[in-house]
Amino acid sequence: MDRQAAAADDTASGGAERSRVLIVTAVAAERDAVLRGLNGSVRFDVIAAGAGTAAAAAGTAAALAAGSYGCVICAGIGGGFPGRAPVGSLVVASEMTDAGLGAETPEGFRSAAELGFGSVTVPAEHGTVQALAAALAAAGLAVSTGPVLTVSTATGTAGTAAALAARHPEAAAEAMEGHGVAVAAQRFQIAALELRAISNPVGPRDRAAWKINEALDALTAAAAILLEVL
Ligand SMILES: O=C(O)c1cccc(C(=O)CC[C@H]2O[C@@H](n3cnc4c(=O)[nH]cnc43)[C@H](O)[C@@H]2O)c1
Repeated sequence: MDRQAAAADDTASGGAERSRVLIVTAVAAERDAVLRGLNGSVRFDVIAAGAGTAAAAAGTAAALAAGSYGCVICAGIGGGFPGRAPVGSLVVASEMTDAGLGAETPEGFRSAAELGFGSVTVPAEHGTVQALAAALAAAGLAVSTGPVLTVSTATGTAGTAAALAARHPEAAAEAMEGHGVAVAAQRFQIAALELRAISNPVGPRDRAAWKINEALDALTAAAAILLEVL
């Protein structure tokens, strides 16, 4: 079934055969980019819950309490780690990790997990991550998989970028909501994914150089593929 047919099928059937999907973005521009790609499919609900992990978790939990969903996706733009996720490409998270939850010690940062007061990572279901990444690649989109870090402060210096990369050598991207969405989904025993379209490199801040429109276009293209995979 091609993409338009898949959307039409969902629209006509009310999505009765397959479970509903909740997509959570931070801001309205991201929500609208996703909606453009979904082409009117009624099987997907897309909300802009606000920036940051608290808003994302609260918005996700409220939506999951009000509706019935089989899967939750945190989607939006993000920063890509150089050499792993170039600007304009997509990242499907293998895990959603809170990179800031922990404590500074004389020996350096220690995560909450290392300190024994909680997990900082929610893994994504491996088969779904691989299937989505393969479908995105088959559609001609540049895509990588790897941990996506949830941060409260967007990285703005080479030093912070290097420190994060040293602590998370596999990390592909950073953003501000994924771990919050994933923790809320976990509470409801629902699978979570994170999909990021890269607008900027993780590194010295140069906001004027962020390719937001390119990233939003990539997000739209990726949303069209979600129709086929989920
Ligand atoms: O100004 C705009 O037109 C505009 C359009 C869409 C999105 C934005 C945002 O600023 C979204 C904020 C959202 O983006 C994520 N993000 C993007 N890059 C990074 C980064 O390098 N480090 C951390 N987060 C990043 C993040 O999830 C924010 O919530 C603006």
